[in-house]
Amino acid sequence: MVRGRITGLAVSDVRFPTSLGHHGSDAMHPDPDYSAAYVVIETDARDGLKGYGLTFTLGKGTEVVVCAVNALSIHVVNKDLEEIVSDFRGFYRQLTSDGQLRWIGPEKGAVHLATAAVLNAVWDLWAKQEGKPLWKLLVDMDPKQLLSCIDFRYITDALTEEEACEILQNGLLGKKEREEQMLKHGYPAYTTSCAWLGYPDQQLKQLCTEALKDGWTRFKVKVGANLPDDIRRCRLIREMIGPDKTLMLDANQRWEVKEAIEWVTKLAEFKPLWIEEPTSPDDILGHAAISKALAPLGIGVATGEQCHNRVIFKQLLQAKALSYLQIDSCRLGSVNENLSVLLMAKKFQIPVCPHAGGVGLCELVQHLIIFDYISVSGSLENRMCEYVDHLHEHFKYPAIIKKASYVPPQDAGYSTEMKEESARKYQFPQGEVWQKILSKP
Ligand SMILES: C[C@H](O)[C@@H](O)CC(=O)C(=O)O
Ligand SMILES: [Mg+2]
Repeated sequence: MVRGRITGLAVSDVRFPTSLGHHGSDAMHPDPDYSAAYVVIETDARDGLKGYGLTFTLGKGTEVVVCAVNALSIHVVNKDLEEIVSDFRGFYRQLTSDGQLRWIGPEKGAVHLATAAVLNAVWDLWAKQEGKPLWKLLVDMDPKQLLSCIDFRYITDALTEEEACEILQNGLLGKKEREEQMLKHGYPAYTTSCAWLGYPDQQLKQLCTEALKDGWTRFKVKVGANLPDDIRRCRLIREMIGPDKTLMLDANQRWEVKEAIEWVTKLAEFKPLWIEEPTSPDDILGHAAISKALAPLGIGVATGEQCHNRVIFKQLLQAKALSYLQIDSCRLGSVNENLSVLLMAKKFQIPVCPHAGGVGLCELVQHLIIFDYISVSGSLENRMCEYVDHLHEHFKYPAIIKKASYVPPQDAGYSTEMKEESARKYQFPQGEVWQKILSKP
């Protein structure tokens, strides 16, 4: 039973100094400090439950997203939770279509990241009030209720509400068995944490050795800054993992279209499954050209972590520009917008392999992909969810990996809640961790 009027929304700037160890580094982001605009919403319900939400940032600029969250709060505070979730499509539309705020979007950039943070908090609170992990809340909803959370504006030329309904109806078949399977075996994952671009070869070797011992079979390597370095690093990893394990490459938007094709062709001998973000995330036709050129080499294109919204995903699908679709729990407008993308991916028969390289992203996106398997895609073929082994210790309900698979969360909510002490210590710039760093000459 959903209850309470939202009485407060607080947002803070939480930053982890990951750049000090080159964690998360890639060809375009050499020094990320994994950060979050972190939202807490409270209600007047007597249960004392709070909703926690976040969106992922890289350090600088988190303060801009914090501002945008504050600008959105007028649409949230004083609303009844029941009123929100009974017309979630309307509420999503209200947040994303404010007649003035939309000018600094629409549905993109800082204001859309802020929308994600706010709505993630709402979903967390809803799931907590229902006493279910978010994936289970979604799995237990009937198709009509799921559809009522989705804004179909701008995508009906690719997916109508009727088609989405049919997909969800078909997904009812075998749902119970798939849920049991998830609970028993978990959702398959791959690791990116061995091969960030700033890691020296020695560290890469050591992490890869440990990952192999832990049972990992799928590895992603950062590339794109320097071809001889890429060749050396890919050779090193491929030799360590052997011919049968899976290797993926990620260029984080470094190349021109032609350059991407030439560069990846030179890395083809290492048999990568995909090249991720070869060029600008906005260049749909560029991705299509790269996909076409690399298909004969057996290399697919993956993208999505910096796709602004469902409209870009729609066009990528329509243009046959990608072979692997990477949803992101904190860049799209929360669960609501991700639902529409999962349904479009199903219609276009493109496997979803979520992005999770950031703080909190593994915690959140595991819910979406477990739901996807149980209720939408019904398939694990060519599918896996990213895992990075950083900063989980700061979360109250951290993601759990067993045998290189995500174990479905059992605690109620969206796994978004940080430990109070972590959120305080890492608050920027006043938290004690930053005070220490910033006081150094
Ligand atoms: C800056 C982030 O760490 C980015 O490199 C993550 C990413 O591209 C991925 O996980 O994929
Ligand atoms: Mg990536």
